[in-house]
Amino acid sequence: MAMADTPAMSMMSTTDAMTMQAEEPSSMQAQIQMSMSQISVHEAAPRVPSMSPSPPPKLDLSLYLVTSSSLLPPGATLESHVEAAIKGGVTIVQLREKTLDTAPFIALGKRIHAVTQKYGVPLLINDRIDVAQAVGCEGAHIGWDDMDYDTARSLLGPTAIIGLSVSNLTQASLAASTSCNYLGIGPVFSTPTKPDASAAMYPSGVRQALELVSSKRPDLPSVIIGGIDSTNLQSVIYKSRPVSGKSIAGVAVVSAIISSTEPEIEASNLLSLFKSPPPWASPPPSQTTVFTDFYLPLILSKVVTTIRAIQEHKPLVHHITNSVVKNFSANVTLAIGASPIMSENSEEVGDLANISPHSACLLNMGTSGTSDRELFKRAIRENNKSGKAIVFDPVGAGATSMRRETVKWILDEAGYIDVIKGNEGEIRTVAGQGVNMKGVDSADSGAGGLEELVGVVRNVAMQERNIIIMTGATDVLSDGNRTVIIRNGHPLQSLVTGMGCALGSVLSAALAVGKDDKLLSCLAALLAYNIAAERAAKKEGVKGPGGFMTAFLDELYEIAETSASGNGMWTEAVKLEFR
Ligand SMILES: Nc1ncnc2c1ncn2[C@@H]1O[C@H](COP(=O)(O)OP(=O)(O)OP(=O)(O)O)[C@@H](O)[C@H]1O
Ligand SMILES: Cc1ncsc1CCO
Repeated sequence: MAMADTPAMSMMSTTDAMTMQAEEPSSMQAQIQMSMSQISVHEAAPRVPSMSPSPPPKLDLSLYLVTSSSLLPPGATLESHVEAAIKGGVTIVQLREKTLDTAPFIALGKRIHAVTQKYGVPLLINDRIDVAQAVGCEGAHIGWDDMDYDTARSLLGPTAIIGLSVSNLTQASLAASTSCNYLGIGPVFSTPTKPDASAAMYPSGVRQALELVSSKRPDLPSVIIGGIDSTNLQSVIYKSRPVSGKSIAGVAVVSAIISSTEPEIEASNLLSLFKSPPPWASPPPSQTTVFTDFYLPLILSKVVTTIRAIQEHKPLVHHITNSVVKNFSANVTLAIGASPIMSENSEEVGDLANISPHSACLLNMGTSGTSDRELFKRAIRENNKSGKAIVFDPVGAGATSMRRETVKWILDEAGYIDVIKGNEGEIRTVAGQGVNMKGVDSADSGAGGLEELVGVVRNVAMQERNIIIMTGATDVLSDGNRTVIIRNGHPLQSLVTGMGCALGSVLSAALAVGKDDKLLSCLAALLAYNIAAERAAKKEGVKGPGGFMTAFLDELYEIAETSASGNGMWTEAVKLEFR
């Protein structure tokens, strides 16, 4: 739809402003289709100023620009930057100028308002209600050190847009009890543009705030702010989605647009990332995604198909793994029919993520330190961008504070992880439980019983919006909705170092060829791996871990080979329970 339909926006009438309500992108899309005479402020198409007056737009928070003149690139003016950003897709602007005196602030506000009005985009003033009144713009955004909401509302009147900052759950609760128009939740990450900001909330904190707000004021839209850019936008949105209630209505950015030398392109890119599903999101569930005993034959047939697909596509598994297990992991990868590459070279992670349509990346923190964080982050971001699965093995997570902090950093800040696999001590640490692991071996042994383990695994999967696998004598696999208990495997597995690490290689290979149902791909990998172990332990001549290790490689290879020819007899050994 041509943006020429966008109306000029002036100070709105009471009725106009009463119609302003933020909407979820999907319902807004539907509305756009309903009537060509209605206004679309959702399209990424270039904007042109409107010529004729028409009704005001709905409050669209999709891409919310917060200004900060000090961050402009040399030679740029705020007016030209804001205009370019609006052409690129910015849907609302907040003028935030902390150091300007009143008169120049009002003058700048009037100049920026002239720009925003041309495109029908609301302008809000940060903190200064007096400046908002003098400029005659559409509203203000206030924090907790500023004027209180009721006073701001009485000064600006019922038609103004007023947004409130929320940095913690107490503020979320208080803000949701006002009649404000939207919330700005953050900082999501700590950011140099606001050094005095509250502590970073991370996607998990945003999700809790959204859940609280949804329960108190389901109609109240929220934007997130703080350290959001094109490399993390989709993972933050995905991971902060509440289990029940409304997702965020928009993303607020400062430096990503203001510091850019190409604000129009940057805004357009950010808006299209906001509107598109992330490359790692699973497609809508199909019938086989229902996991019950009734579907067992269908599930097992899919398991065999997945192992067969590994043979067919020979996916690349990029390992960033520990020095103890590299050789064994490479051999396990070959035995299942995939192709391993071991590389910790940061410069090539992008190429490796894009080299083949069938690839995945395994991150194992067995012998890594904090200095490897940037490598991990780059690998996660590159694979996220190309929609390739990432398997994370938080080896020894509960053993030292360095490992605990690295796990927390990876989950909070690095990006989206498709699968986290670990033993009980490691997964309990991921769940935030204070586990003291002695080293890389699991600390607990089902002390709370199987159902308690199932609860831990399911809760972490729900929180992280991914797949969690807890290994041990019994394995638990869950995506938060579907949970599978796998009783296959052999005690000799715990006597071979890296048996858990190399399971990560097979999981990665399966995910590289089976993206449509990641839980099913993980199940295929776990079953092939543990049934191979059972068969190996029974082999003549296997007296202990040494013989077992070689026999295991042979059995894994045989399972892969027979599956490639369509023979799934090996799955008769499965010992599964569904929850
Ligand atoms: N006692 C057991 N009985 C059956 N299977 C087991 C047993 N112990 C481990 N396994 C299997 O071995 C594999 C590795 O699991 P484990 O929990 O030992 O990993 P880990 O502690 O991460 O190993 P590592 O750190 O040495 O790589 C899994 O497939 C699991 O099912
Ligand atoms: C023994 C060991 N130490 C660090 S990683 C590793 C391999 C098994 O996890």
